[in-house]
Amino acid sequence: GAKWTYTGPHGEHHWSMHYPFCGGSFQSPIDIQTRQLSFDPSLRPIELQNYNLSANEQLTLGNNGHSVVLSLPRKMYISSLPQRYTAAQLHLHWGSSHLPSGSEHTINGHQFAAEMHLVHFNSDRYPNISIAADKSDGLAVLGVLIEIGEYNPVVDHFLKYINGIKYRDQKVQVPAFNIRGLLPTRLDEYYRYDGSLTTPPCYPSVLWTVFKTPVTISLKQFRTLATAMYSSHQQETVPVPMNSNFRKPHYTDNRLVLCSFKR
Ligand SMILES: NS(=O)(=O)c1c(F)c(F)c(S(=O)(=O)CCO)c(N[C@H]2CCc3ccccc32)c1F
Ligand SMILES: [Zn+2]
Repeated sequence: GAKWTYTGPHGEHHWSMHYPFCGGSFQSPIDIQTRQLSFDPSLRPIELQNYNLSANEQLTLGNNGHSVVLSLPRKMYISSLPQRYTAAQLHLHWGSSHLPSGSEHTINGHQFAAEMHLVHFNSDRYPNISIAADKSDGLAVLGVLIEIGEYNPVVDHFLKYINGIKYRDQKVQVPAFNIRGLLPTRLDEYYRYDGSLTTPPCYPSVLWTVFKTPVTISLKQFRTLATAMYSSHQQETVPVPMNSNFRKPHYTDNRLVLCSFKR
């Protein structure tokens, strides 16, 4: 599809020119206003199957020009939703090294340092993520807010290889690890709403789950994430640093934002 960026003439205000859904409804991310949440007692704890991968397996870590992407094996899935949502990939959104605020979802207007997304597709109904991507019940994304604090040894399982994927379309194989360790302890406390992909083509096909509790990475880890990669290919004369790869929050309009917890 047409090239898109986060700034400049191909930035988010122009996405809808080539990707009409980006100008449509049910867009993500949103600002989660905690005073307007609706507690929904039917929202069960998120249950994950086969997230504890062994180091004998290998995953592909890549730079797709928009983010760092870790491929996930199809044996991983969410089992607590009405249909099985099978894992496809995880990626991150972040700020810049001098501006450590780059999450996509914000809470009461507060933007976190970064955000991790674990993308899953409805494998009960669709054969793969590309077919599922534009279906209203096609995708489920788990969002993890990230703030600067304690060093995160689990994030380093892929972050330590980031210098092998500095440029667009570079990929490396990395030993697998327990992906559950990337998530917060409490999988029973989360926000839930119907939204979209936060990048073109912005399909309104995502059941969003954003966990209430952020995880931490150290400032050193954040700076590595925010300074290691380029959106441009290695052979391009003008290198384009990859940072601030987050979309701004969109209006919730009359969408309900649910929460699985009372206080
Ligand atoms: N923030 S987000 O979770 O909405 C989200 C992204 F932010 C993002 F960058 C990507 S991408 O594939 O890396 C690049 C453009 O789709 C995807 N990719 C997903 C969506 C559709 C699709 C199809 C095949 C493989 C991956 C994806 C994504 F779901
Ligand atoms: Zn994302």
